[in-house]
Amino acid sequence: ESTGDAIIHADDHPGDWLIHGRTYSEQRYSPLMQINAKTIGRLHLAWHYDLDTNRGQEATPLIVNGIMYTTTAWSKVKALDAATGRLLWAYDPKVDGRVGVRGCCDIVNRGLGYWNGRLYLATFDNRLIALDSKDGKVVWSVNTIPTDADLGQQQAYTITGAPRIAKGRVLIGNGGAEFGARGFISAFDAETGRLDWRFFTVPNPHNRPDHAPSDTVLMTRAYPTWSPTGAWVRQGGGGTVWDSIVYDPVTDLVYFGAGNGSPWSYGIRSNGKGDNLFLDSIVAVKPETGEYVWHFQETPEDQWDYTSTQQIMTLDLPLGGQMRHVIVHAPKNGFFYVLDAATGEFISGRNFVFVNWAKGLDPKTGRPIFNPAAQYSVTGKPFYVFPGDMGGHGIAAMSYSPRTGLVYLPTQQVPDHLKGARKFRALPDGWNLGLDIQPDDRMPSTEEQKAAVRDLRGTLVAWDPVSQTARWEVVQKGPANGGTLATAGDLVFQGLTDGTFHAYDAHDGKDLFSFDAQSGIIASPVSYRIGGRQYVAIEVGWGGSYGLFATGLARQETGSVNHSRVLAFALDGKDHLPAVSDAPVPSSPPPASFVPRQALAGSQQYQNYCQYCHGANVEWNGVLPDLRKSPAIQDKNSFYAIVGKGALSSFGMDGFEKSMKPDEIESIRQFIIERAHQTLSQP
Ligand SMILES: O=C(O)c1cc(C(=O)O)c2c(n1)C(=O)C(=O)c1cc(C(=O)O)[nH]c1-2
Ligand SMILES: [Ca+2]
Repeated sequence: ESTGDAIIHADDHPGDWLIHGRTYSEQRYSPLMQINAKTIGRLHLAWHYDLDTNRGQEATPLIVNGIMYTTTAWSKVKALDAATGRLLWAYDPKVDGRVGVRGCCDIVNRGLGYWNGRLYLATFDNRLIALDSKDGKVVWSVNTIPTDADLGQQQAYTITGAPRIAKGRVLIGNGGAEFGARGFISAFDAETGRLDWRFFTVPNPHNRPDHAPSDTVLMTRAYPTWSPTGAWVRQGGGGTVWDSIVYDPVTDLVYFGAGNGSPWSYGIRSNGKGDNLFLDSIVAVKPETGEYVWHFQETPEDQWDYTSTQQIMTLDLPLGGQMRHVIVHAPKNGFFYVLDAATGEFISGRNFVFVNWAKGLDPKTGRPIFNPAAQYSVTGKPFYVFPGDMGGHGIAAMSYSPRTGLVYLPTQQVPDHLKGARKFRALPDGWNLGLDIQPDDRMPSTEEQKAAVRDLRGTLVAWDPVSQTARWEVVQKGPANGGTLATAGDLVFQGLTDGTFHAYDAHDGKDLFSFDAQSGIIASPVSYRIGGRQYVAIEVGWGGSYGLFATGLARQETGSVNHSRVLAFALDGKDHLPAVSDAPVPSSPPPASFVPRQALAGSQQYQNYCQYCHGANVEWNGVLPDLRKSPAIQDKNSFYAIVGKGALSSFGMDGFEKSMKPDEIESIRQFIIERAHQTLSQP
């Protein structure tokens, strides 16, 4: 049986997990039921495997014939005996550490594709690699970024997503819209690695053909929705396809989610004009050719990083007295959408978290009814927006149980203070959002920041997609929790940022099982069976966008240090984790003094170049080294060797000499010393 048929008939192979969302529908429902509410008392750790990268771990493992194939941070592959956790082989694509600084949200990888004996890996440095699943030997490798296409001047492409494979084609997109990128999705022949087609999500800046199947629709329908003189022409416009791609065997269409605008500021990107297609849209194309079929734009005029890249799921739902084949989607913008899968027709939409950027959706078209005050990049006035850029729902997978008819949705509330910049100057190596970034070396305990921390929230919601209401909700300690798995044992499994792994009753959310995983979890679990025994497995490892950025007050709510592992649970499991001590490493005190004026200037450089990996306000994020305690801040030249010249580039820290002058780099050192003085003596 070919892999494509096996995926379509996944319920005939309940022991396997052959594709990212288990089936092409991406419902993440396992028909296994040995682990259930009655047996859960016997659920224990069966094995653990220590990973060699203590960074954010986001992969969904695949299980094929008793072997677990998974990826880790830095796009590394591990093949494990899925019954014991024994390593069978490993593959390291040796991603150049210098590209670490080109990702917005950690050097994560969400997993592999499997097809007829081969594995498909997309790497952080944009390669698509076919591996022999027997031994991890490379079969072919291609660069997914076209060298001859018109992609804008600010290109910072990376890949974090898992390839999906349908009809012999490997589908993959990429990230980069926070820096500057023009989005697209490519289809490669699984056998040979030859490009089949490429669909761009944003018009060509000169409205010229790209010789791609997207040409006609972009030139006739999308281009008129952009201002021809906006900054998008140089910045690529965004619309990156950095996560969800789904093939639907029922409609024979490929759906993919396009991301946010680049730069974020709609005022700067498109002079505040037009809907900016296909930003924040689901687009449907033909699998063989990439020919456009339909699109549905969830967030026109995007200026909030409201990507529509979140998991696309297909379902059959009883609606208005008939069964309809639909897409359900919970993108960052906070609305739960039900769309007709064949046509993209809007069926219903309802907010699943508190939102204030829109007053609701037009009941006929699904178009948002904007709150004019939320259009900060047009009004020139700051706005405190819900959801923030993390979204009401982010990277964490949702799941659906046909037994309960509920979608198990990890939601969050992480509001954003947004203020548009008046002038825009693109930084070659920095974030390019078009936001107003002022020097600011205040303590992180300003009232504004405290209020934002009070507003942090994370919940697991059981959402009824027919009535568009929450059936039950579990309030968790904070945002950025992991994805969910629903099982026929009527359990919902989920790992949390507080480092615990849970099984909830699918009917009422009762917490039936909790395990101390020793590190925050942001990945999504899977279930499989070997020799009559059901396992539930999860990758553990704190990181990702919230994991790196959230520090200080926000981190106290959640977060933990990173001990990266794969964990597998089964009834009567006999393994246990070694005790860990997170006692702080003794460190030398920071230099005795700093120059306040320089430190203030450095705060701005820090916001431009450093905060999204090293954390807000230089407080420790638990993943990367604590800069306040770094020996490198003792000495100007040592600091310059790292931050200017890239002495630590093999760890993912490139040098910024091209982007910053020596005195700007020194100002960052002064700022870090100031922050060390302000914060390290605190409890
Ligand atoms: O616009 C983009 O190109 C892009 C890419 C990625 C990515 O590739 O991980 C993320 C985002 N945006 C993003 O907005 C976001 O919130 C996010 C979270 C994460 C993560 O892995 O934790 N990645 C990304
Ligand atoms: Ca983004």
